Amino acid sequence: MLKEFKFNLNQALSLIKIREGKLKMSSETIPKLPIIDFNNLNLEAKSPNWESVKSQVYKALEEYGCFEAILDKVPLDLRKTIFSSLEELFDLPLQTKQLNVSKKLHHGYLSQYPMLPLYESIGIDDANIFENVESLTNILWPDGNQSFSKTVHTFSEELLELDQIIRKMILESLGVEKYLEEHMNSTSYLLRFMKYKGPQTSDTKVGLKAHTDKNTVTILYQNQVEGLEVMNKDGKWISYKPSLDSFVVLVGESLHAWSNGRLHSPLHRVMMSGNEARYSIALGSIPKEECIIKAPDELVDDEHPLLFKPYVYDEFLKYFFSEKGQRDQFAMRTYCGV
Ligand SMILES: O=C(O)CCC(=O)C(=O)O
Ligand SMILES: [Fe+2]
Repeated sequence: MLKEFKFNLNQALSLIKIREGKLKMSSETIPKLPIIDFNNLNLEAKSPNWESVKSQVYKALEEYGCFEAILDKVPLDLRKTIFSSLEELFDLPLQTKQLNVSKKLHHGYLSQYPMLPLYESIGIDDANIFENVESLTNILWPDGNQSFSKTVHTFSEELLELDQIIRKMILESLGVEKYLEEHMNSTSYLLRFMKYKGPQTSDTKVGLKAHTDKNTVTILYQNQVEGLEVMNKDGKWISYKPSLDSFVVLVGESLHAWSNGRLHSPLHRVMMSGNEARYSIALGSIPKEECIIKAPDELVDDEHPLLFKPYVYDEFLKYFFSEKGQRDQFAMRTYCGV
């Protein structure tokens, strides 16, 4: 009896060891995005931990072009209600959603792409300006929808503050903070809502194909349905595990060019499986149409020769969305590479 017990105990212990080993091995081998704690930081008063967060941000963006920002400053009820607003929005009839048109390429309502059957998206230019949100709301809900406008506007303001903190940290890290005002004034903001239908199968299907963002910085927030993947410099896809406290920050190619290649702009994609829909929100800082993207002279030297000729953002986008540009994996290098 005693012998049997001993045997079972030993067996159990070795099983636990194997389990632990596996867990350890898996957490060591599965690459993760860097995680940076942004709590207690604000733009106005420099917080004591500003320098430490700044250096984490710079390192992460150099190496991954991406990180997970932990931020509980955005009120929890807002972080939850934003998803009810998204569901309400995407539940509108197709014809209503199609009323959201934009003069700008890919800023309006997008859906029914044959190659991306799970994807649909709606954009609002400068959603930090309340009137912009309100005018879209009034188009979609002619009887008004105050709670939608308020939620979306407040949420955009929170994301915008995070964008500005991150860009200030980047310019300080690069030693070019004298350009901060000019740099901030050179961009506007686009808020986009995305819905990816669950493909109703356990097989993995493409929600959004691999791409780099063309804008300056993108901040993403999403519901609990996984799907976002970011490629690291070793060519491995890193899956992002969503949480209510976490926001994903990505460097776009404009910032890659402006930093003369110091910051990486990563490939990312959305892969879907199962039945549940994934809702996500993206705030992108975007170079204004006429803006010329040119790396500051301070960032060009013998060790860092100029990588891209100065270019007009909108002209590059025209090339990128052309038939040739869409087939060109290195569109920016083709368009303005030195
Ligand atoms: O839905 C997401 O999380 C990613 C969206 C994205 O990468 C994009 O819109 O550029
Ligand atoms: Fe993207």
